[in-house]
Formats: sequence, C-alpha cells, structure tokens
Amino acid sequence: MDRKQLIVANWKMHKTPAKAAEDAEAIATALGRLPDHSCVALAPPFPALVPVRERLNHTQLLLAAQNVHSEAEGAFTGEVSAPMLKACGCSLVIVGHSERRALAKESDAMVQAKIKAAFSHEMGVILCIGESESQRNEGLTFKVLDKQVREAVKGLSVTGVNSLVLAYEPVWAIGTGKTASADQVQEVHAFLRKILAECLEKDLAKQTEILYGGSVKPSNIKDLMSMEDVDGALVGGASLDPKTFVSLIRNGFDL
Ligand SMILES: O=C[C@H](O)COP(=O)(O)O
Repeated sequence: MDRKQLIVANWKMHKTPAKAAEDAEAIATALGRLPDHSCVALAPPFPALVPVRERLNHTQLLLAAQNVHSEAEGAFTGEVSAPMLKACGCSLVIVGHSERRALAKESDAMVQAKIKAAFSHEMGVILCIGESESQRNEGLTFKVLDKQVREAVKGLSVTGVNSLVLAYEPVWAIGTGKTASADQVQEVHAFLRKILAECLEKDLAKQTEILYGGSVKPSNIKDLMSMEDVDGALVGGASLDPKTFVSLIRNGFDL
C-alpha cells in the first residue's frame, strides 16, 4: 500500500467558530477535487469543530482535533474525550504537540495513553515529536526522537498503528521562521522510519506517513515534499489565511 500525501492545518488557539467555518469553506471551495492519494485536514479549536464539520460535509477535507484526553469520560474539568471528538466528526487528532508537552507538561506516558484512547475510538493520530534548540546543539536530536517514538508506540496493536501519522516538528523551527533544510528533514525522517521498523513491523513502517512541521510556507513546501521520506506537513502560521494555505497545498501537491 502506498503512502498518502497529507497536509494538516493546525489553527491552534485562533479563529472564532464563525471565522473557522467561513475559512474552512473557502479552503474546500478553492481546492475543489483532490487527487486520490492527497489529503488535507483542518484542526480548529474545540468550539469550532462542529461548525467546521458542517461546512466540510460533501468535501474530501478531514476534520482533526488538537488534543484528546486519555479517558472516555469522568471528572476531568476542561478536558475532551475521544468519543466526544468522534461524535463531532473528527477522524484525526494531534497528540503530543510540543506546545502541549511544554505548557501542559504532557509526558511520553500521557502521550501514549492518549494515542490508545484515540485508537480505541477509531480515530487516526498525528503524533508530534521534536527536539528543542538546546537538545539539537548538544547533539541529542536522534536520542530525543528515538525515546519519544519508542515510548509513544510501546504496546500499540498493529491495527491501531495503521492509523498512526508521525509529525516531526523541531521545536526551534515552530513559529520562528527558521525551517529545517530539506536535507536535515530527510535525514531525520529516514531515521524515524528506521525506528518504526524496529518497534513495529517493517511493512507498517514503510506505510506510515511522516509529516514535517515548523515554519512551512508556500515557498518551501515543494522542496520539503520532494524528499523521499517527507509525506506532507503540519502547518501552523501559514494555514491561518485561506489563500496562503491553498497556495501551500497547491505547491505541495503539485496541483
Ligand atoms: O502544528 C504546527 C506547528 O507547530 C508549526 O507551526 P508553524 O507553521 O507556525 O511554525
């Protein structure tokens, strides 16, 4: 089975529900029909999930959440569970974003529990991993990534792993305008695929999409996606304006 190309908009804590819905419709309309192997997903904030879903009906665009709790229900004030997200129409969820690891102190064990919760409700997971600037400067990049991946996929069932997408996001490149070079990204993605082959089955590792995130723009997406092990992008800032995001997608998918 060939890997798909996937570009995901992470709108983080931006846009009211009305604005998110309007922009989702503008993106879907501008893109029209996508080639079969090319997918686009939008990850708006929680309150915008349902309004965005309503505008994405009858389009190929997928709905993603930005976070999920590991339990299905209970006394967890402020949290949202996998069955709730599924009921809002999410088919994907972003897990372990560096902003959540830093701000909400999410550990690798919490990330793993969230992945299990998402898989048990038949949602695909975009697992974010990445090293900080100081870790890169100390030569720890591969060690950090190795641990993040192994801890996250430990004990996952093969069926679940079919729905796993990795997103390599070096923390020093997020929102900074500093993009890792296409060669740097390829080197890391090839390494991640090797780790996946060791933790999972070889064939599954070959089939797992690996995205890059960190200051991806319409001007650099083509170079990044020309790399053998780069299957798409997780985009923050450049996904906020619908016109910019559509041109990024067109450049990335060569439309
Ligand atoms: O989830 C997206 C990443 O954090 C990248 O954000 P950015 O494109 O604004 O650098």
